[in-house]
Amino acid sequence: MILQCAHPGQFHCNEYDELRSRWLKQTMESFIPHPLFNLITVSNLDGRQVGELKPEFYDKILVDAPCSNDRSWLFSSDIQQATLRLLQRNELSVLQFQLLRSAIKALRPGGSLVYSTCTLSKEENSSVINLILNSCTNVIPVNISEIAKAVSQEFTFHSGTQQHELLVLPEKGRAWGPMYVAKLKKM
Ligand SMILES: C[S@@+](CC[C@H](N)C(=O)[O-])C[C@H]1O[C@@H](n2cnc3c(N)ncnc32)[C@H](O)[C@@H]1O
Repeated sequence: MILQCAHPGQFHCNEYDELRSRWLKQTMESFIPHPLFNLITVSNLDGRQVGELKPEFYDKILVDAPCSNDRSWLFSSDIQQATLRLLQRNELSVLQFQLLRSAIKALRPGGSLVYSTCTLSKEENSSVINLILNSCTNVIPVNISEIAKAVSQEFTFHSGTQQHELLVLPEKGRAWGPMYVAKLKKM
């Protein structure tokens, strides 16, 4: 989860897993010039608590959600791993919904939220976003279809998505996809 706040300028990255959180901090330190580093905080909270801890605090939030990560097994023949991933889908969509609810709570009115996954699963992508749009009256979809036009040479997009979402399809031999992105705004 990346949370950004304009006033006071602050960039907050959250990763629940302690080891991954440490890696994240090291990566940030190696890429970001030292004088800017004091604007950045890295935490390892359960993202579902962020809304309660920092209500209406951030201007922009990216929820790069835990998901069934299709790429790891899509091009492999590991049937066991694929079966396990499929079984996890129900549980993951509940967690994804809870992370999004928390992120919406942490957003200032007028703030924007991007949700991303690396799965093709409709249950973890559009269905989670539709559930949010149907249950949070203070959230509206943002049209991002122009982005797809601008990068149509580089990526292959699924044609069946709505204007507030994009789904990059994976291609053998290429390093990207699947990647799902949806953008919402808090009123
Ligand atoms: C798709 S990965 C994000 C990877 C990250 N953008 C990066 O480049 O390292 C999803 C991450 O969510 C973390 N996660 C799982 N459950 C979480 C929770 N309840 N709160 C916060 N993060 C969680 C996982 O440990 C995993 O690293």
